[in-house]
Amino acid sequence: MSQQTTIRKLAELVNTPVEKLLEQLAQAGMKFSGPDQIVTSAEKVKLLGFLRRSHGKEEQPAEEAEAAPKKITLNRRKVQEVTVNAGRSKTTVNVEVRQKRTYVKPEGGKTAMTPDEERADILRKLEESRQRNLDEQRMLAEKDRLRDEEIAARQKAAEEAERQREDAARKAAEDAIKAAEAPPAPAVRQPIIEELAKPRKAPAASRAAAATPAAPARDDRGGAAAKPGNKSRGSDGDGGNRFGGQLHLSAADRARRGNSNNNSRGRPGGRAPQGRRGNEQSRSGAGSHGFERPTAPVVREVAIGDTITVADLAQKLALKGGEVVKALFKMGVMATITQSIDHDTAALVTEELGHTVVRASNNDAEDALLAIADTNQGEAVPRPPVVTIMGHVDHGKTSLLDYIRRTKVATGEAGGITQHIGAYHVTTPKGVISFLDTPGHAAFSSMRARGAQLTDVVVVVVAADDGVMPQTKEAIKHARAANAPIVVAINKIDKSSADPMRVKNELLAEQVVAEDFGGDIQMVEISAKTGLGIDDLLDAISLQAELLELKAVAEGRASGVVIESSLDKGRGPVATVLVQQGTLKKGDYLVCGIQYGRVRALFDETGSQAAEAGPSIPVQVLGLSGVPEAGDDFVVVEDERLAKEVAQTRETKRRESRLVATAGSRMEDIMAQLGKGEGQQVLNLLIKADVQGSVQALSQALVALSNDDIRINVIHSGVGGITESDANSAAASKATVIGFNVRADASARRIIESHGVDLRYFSIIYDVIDQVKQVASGLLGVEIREEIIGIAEVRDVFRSSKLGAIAGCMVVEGVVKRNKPIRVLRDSVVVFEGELESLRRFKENVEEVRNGTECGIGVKAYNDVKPGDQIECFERIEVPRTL
Ligand SMILES: Nc1nc2c(ncn2[C@@H]2O[C@H](COP(=O)(O)OP(=O)(O)OP(=O)(O)O)[C@@H](O)[C@H]2O)c(=O)[nH]1
Repeated sequence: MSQQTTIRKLAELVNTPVEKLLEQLAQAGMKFSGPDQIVTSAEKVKLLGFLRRSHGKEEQPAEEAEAAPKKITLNRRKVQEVTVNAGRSKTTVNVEVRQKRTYVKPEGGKTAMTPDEERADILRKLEESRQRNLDEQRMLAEKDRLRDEEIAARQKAAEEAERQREDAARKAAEDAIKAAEAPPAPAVRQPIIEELAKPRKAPAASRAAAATPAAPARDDRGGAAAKPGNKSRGSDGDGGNRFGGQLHLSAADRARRGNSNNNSRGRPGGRAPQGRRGNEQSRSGAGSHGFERPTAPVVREVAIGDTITVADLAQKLALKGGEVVKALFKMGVMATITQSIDHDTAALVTEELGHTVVRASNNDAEDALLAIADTNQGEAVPRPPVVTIMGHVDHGKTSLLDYIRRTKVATGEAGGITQHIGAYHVTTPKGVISFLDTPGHAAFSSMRARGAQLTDVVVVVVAADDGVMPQTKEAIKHARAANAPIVVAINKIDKSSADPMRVKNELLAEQVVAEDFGGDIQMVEISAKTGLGIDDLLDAISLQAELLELKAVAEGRASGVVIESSLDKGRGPVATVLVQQGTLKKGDYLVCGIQYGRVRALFDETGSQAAEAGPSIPVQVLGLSGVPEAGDDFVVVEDERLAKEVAQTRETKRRESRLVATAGSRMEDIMAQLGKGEGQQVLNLLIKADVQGSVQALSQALVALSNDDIRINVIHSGVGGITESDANSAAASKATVIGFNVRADASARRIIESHGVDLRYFSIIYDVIDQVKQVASGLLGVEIREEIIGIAEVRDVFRSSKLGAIAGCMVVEGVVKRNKPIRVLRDSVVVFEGELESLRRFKENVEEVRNGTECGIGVKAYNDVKPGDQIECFERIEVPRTL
């Protein structure tokens, strides 16, 4: 205080008006003429003494006053932003922190306050504190008043907006009805503009009234009618209050959600979302923070088909899987999230959870597909015929197809190398003909499975030197069943022993009457070896096709059938499809059986890329999600989403129907049915064996086992490995496949697995008979089953004078064990059964070799192992029969 200062500065310093300070100075006996006059330290001390006196304190001497403890009181006000985390969202509030701190600096020999002074000091402090409290309360009361005013104003505005919206909606509806009679366009627009504009104006007025700028605009779109008493909203300055209210609100909502079944959707009648983001909330179901959830339960209408997985149901209900599992559990249903539940259970749990159910057709996606197909209808134009060649073994089917392909298929830029793609088309002077180069049975059995027509004309090949044989008859039967006209190719007429007349006569017995016998069946004498008569055969086919007047829509989206499919290491899933309608193009989205995808590339039979393929044209398709099955249909759809949806629905249905289909077809199931008085059971068998003798012996012996309870029916039997067509037939007729010294090839295994066909391998006739007999007599016992534990492929054969033939092998499946019995398979047929002499890896004898590993195998007492053979290692296990 030793510095000199002006009265004005001093007034500023002590926070007193200049006039008042001048007055106080005058009262203290110091005369000053204006605020800019200098005040000395002594004068300041004098003024202090006066002021003390006037406040009831004794004046202290100037020196004492100068030496009095210095006291500094600091008031600090700090406004902070605090982020509050609650529920799923967070918000930021302003918090004001007030701090007051008093520093007292004692000096040297400080004189202690007298008790009176202390009391006075305390009283003064109390008075100050009371005053402060009063001020604060007044301020808070003022804030509350402002907030209440604002809430009331906003509430009024919201109600007004709501009324206007309803009016507008009503008016719009009325106008729409009017518009249906006479179309006045702007009548509908007007209310919408009003609706958008008015709610904003109303809060603006209330904003002026309520001093706190609490952003009324943010509430106008929430469109909520706030209830009085919900004072949780309001200015941001009172964050704590607001949160408290919102938490309470949210808890109440939760309780309400749990207890009641308020069906109001969209706009609840009661408390509505009042948050800052009311608008977003209503769309997304979750606002910016947890307090702003929709205050009324959202009732969803879910479409449920015959079955649905718990996970899918949860997704439809927008719930967590666990919640649905829990609800099911409460109902006494134990289900995991991946498990399928039936419609009734799903409907019950859905209603339990407060939602409604509608019955969905499982064919929704298919219906969408059909709708697309319907729109596909354009003008039908003539299309090439699709021909299948069938006939008895060795009568020359392959030779005929080869000859046609070799000589007639246009060679492309790929250097004339024709590819085997299961089908091809040839151009003759009389038009294009498409040949299905698949085993005839496959074409028919997959067709039967789908109930669709694939082949237009069947060419039955009969060797002129051999005549009508069993498979000739079968081919005729297939053609008749499919309602496909027959053209007979009497082959091998180049042979001296050829007797075409005999063939025609024998065919007469099958009611296949040649034209020259007064019938309507074209018969052409050919030689697949020399090419004689082949052109005549093609002409005959073209003529037959003309009679059929085959037509298809060439424009628009393609649809057709899969003829062959495989998984190519480099190219992924490859499907050969036959287009039946429309035109298949590169880039098309298609659904193909249970697979879907976008056509990445198309290849024709010459191996060259094709831009498109029209009706009756076979083409290879790349770009599918997986390998479809032969016989699957394909349809081009608009987008990938629909393709995926249909494919997935089909997969689910196929899986379910497979479970249903396999039930009742297995031996065990039949045994289960036996003795239950449910009539005679039928056990369908498909028998394949290595030699004709075994086929006949097995068929006769097994059929003879039929009794009153069970009828054993051999649906098909034959020599050779189990093929895709066998597997298809077995799947179609729910037959058990018996492989006697033969094995299923890879494509057959795929079908067997996917259709759940019961396949059993045997090598002893007695075992087969015994097993079927046990089934037939309803006996339970121990079943000896052979389990193949490993397969090794022979890559090379080394001969050593000491060890004999050593097969250099690669184990391609499972594990090959040295002490287990083995069989040597050639072209899926067992050629030897015995045991291993040696099993080596790098000259070391080992006990077992696993999948993917090379090894050397010496077969005991068998030196005829050849590259390409398979060595199958198996074990016999006893399985107790179970019902
Ligand atoms: N001389 C003569 N031999 C033929 C003719 N066509 C086929 N062959 C022979 O008959 C045998 C069987 O012919 P494939 O074409 O394999 O008969 P396939 O009907 O396809 O027989 P699978 O495939 O076993 O059902 C082969 O040795 C052919 O060379 C022909 O027109 N003349």
